[in-house]
Amino acid sequence: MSSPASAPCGYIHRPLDRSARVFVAGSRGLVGSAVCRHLEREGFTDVVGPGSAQLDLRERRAVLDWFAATRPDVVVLAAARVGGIKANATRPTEFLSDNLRIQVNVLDAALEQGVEQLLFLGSSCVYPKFADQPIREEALLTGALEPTNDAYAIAKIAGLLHVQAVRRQHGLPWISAMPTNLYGPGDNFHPEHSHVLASLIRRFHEARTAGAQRVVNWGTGTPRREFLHVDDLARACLYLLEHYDADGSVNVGTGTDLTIREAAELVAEVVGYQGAIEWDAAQPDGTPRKVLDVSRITTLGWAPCIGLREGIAEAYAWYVEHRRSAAL
Ligand SMILES: NC(=O)C1=CN([C@@H]2O[C@H](COP(=O)(O)OP(=O)(O)OC[C@H]3O[C@@H](n4cnc5c(N)ncnc54)[C@H](OP(=O)(O)O)[C@@H]3O)[C@@H](O)[C@H]2O)C=CC1
Ligand SMILES: C[C@H]1O[C@H](OP(=O)(O)OP(=O)(O)OC[C@H]2O[C@@H](n3cnc4c(=O)[nH]c(N)nc43)[C@H](O)[C@@H]2O)[C@@H](O)[C@@H](O)C1=O
Repeated sequence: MSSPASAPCGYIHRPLDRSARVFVAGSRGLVGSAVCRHLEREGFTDVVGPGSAQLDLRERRAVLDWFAATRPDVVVLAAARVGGIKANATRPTEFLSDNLRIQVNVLDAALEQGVEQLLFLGSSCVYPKFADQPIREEALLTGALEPTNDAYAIAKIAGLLHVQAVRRQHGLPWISAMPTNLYGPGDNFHPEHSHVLASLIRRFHEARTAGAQRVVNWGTGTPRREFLHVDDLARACLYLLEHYDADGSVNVGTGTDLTIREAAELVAEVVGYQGAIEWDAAQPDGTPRKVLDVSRITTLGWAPCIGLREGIAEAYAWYVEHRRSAAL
């Protein structure tokens, strides 16, 4: 990445010590596993990331004790209850309660241990349903949320404000990023709870292998979405930890979007499905559009590099290889 010509707001150059102990919360998930892969490629030698079976981040005492015993130098908070539109719309209690508890426990424990650097991952769903497009970071809290994921969004907004509160009150250089819709190896391919690209990959693969002549997707296909490969996000996470220190969150995306119908046609082409593609308008569409304004991270000197077609092909290859073992 080239360093920006004139140092933009929040720009710093603070390379991380490759021997620093980095806690990747959510290390087994889509984002966490990509962050761990990237840190390993970058030469980090002390990356720790217990899964939820070893450390349930909803359990406050266990989290405080783990931090006191492990004393990480850096934390990437990529642990959360996460799911697509139907999971969010049908389980708002868990999406609010689990995520608030995970965030409060990890952030409180990190403060108690004086963790110097922390990156909190929010989501593009924090922005108002009808925010001006592309969505700037300043649009936060300027309008009503999308009802299908308002519980999750409120939890994420609470996390963002928690990070800002620690910055103001304790002066720690913690930061927040707002990623757009993600996809890639290690995604959740559950037929009901997954995000759209993963769900389409599974649906078209199963249809092709079964010789089906039609598939039915959710909604009208008309909403627009922006998709960022998770390996690009992982690079952005380290880049922000080493080049950004300011109160404001940073959108992370491609700055381009397409309709769900266009995405479905692209997935069908990659998977090799040639039957009919139909739409069930009784299923929720969600936000009509949420493409991010990525000028802040672009000015900081970062840009994505994995194209959508190439990325979907890689995600599909991972799904085919892992679909049996991971009981996807
Ligand atoms: N996927 C997307 O499109 C987007 C994701 N994000 C954000 O990125 C982050 C990661 O999401 P993603 O990787 O997609 O999600 P995944 O569901 O793939 O991974 C979530 C991770 O969180 C861990 N986790 C969940 N609950 C607990 C718990 N109680 N205790 C400990 N660990 C827990 C899981 O651990 P285990 O596997 O061990 O159970 C898992 O590793 C989240 O903050 C999400 O909001 C933001 C924008 C878009
Ligand atoms: C990242 C962001 O992701 C979530 O928001 P979302 O972008 O609306 O979520 P989604 O990826 O599940 O759906 C995108 C669109 O796709 C259409 N769609 C068609 N067919 C399928 C389908 O088979 N599965 C899914 N999930 N959607 C489908 C669906 O009707 C909708 O129009 C937040 O909950 C929250 O998790 C969040 O932060």
